[in-house]
Amino acid sequence: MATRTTTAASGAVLEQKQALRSRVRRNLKALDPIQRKQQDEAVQKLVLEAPWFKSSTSLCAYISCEGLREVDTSKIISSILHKPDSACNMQIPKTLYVPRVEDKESNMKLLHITSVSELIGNSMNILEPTPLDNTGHQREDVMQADKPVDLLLLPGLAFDRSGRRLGRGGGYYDRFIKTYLELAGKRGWQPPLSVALAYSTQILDEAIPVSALDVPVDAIVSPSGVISVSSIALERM
Ligand SMILES: Nc1nc2c(c(=O)[nH]1)N(C=O)[C@@H](CNc1ccc(C(=O)N[C@@H](CCC(=O)O)C(=O)O)cc1)CN2
Ligand SMILES: Nc1ncnc2c1ncn2[C@@H]1O[C@H](COP(=O)(O)OP(=O)(O)OP(=O)(O)O)[C@@H](O)[C@H]1O
Repeated sequence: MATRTTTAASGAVLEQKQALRSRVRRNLKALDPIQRKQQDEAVQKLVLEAPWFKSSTSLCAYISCEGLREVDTSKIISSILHKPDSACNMQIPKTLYVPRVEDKESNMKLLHITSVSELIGNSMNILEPTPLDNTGHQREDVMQADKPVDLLLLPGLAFDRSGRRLGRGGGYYDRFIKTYLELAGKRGWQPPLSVALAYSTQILDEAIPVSALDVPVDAIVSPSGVISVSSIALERM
């Protein structure tokens, strides 16, 4: 009986998520391109000027996809990959890992890159790192890194003000974050700060339907500012 109740509840959540995804996708498609560009600039400026971004040394970030109407990350990515030089870029050197979908079982790796030239388009038109670097070596997987990631910059379709996140339905990020948090726990590392980037229309007043497997974010950056949700966010932001 308990199992049947749970299954029915998950079915309802699934349906609610699909309906919400359709609505948000429609709203994103309807966004005026000029306003969208302004929002891209505003969100990236907030991130680039934030102390928690400036002080980060190891990050996972997504490579934004125009077709999916994701908040642009190109300026953030360029800033991370720009070689520090005493004259104009005083930033702390940062190690960057970006997503690569490995299989249809929703497994995603976050692989180390040092330049955007190491990315190629996949079947979904998302830029991803090649598995081998230009010297023929396997790229470092963040799960093998000997140093903790301090910041995750996440995509998503919709968010609420309690940090609930609706993704595109693959479960890629939920699985990755769960596994990474387990690894960090085993190694005695602080968990990374997870920050989602969103257009204003992606922040909903209503609660996002979630299941037990959905991992909430610590904070959301939208053009209106930073919404800090978790105790980790309140401590570190
Ligand atoms: N830039 C970026 N990279 C990413 C993700 C992401 O959300 N954004 N992912 C995060 O998981 C993984 C890829 N997962 C994806 C899942 C769905 C779709 C997609 O095209 N979905 C369509 C609908 C497809 C359908 O249901 O028919 C869409 O959302 O419009 C793309 C990527 C890894 N890399
Ligand atoms: N940690 C996990 N282990 C196993 N299955 C999972 C896990 N997290 C999510 N899933 C499954 O993946 C599927 C998609 O989940 P969901 O709809 O929450 O994805 P999403 O949050 O929209 O996607 P993403 O995390 O890629 O942004 C569901 O069937 C869900 O049960």
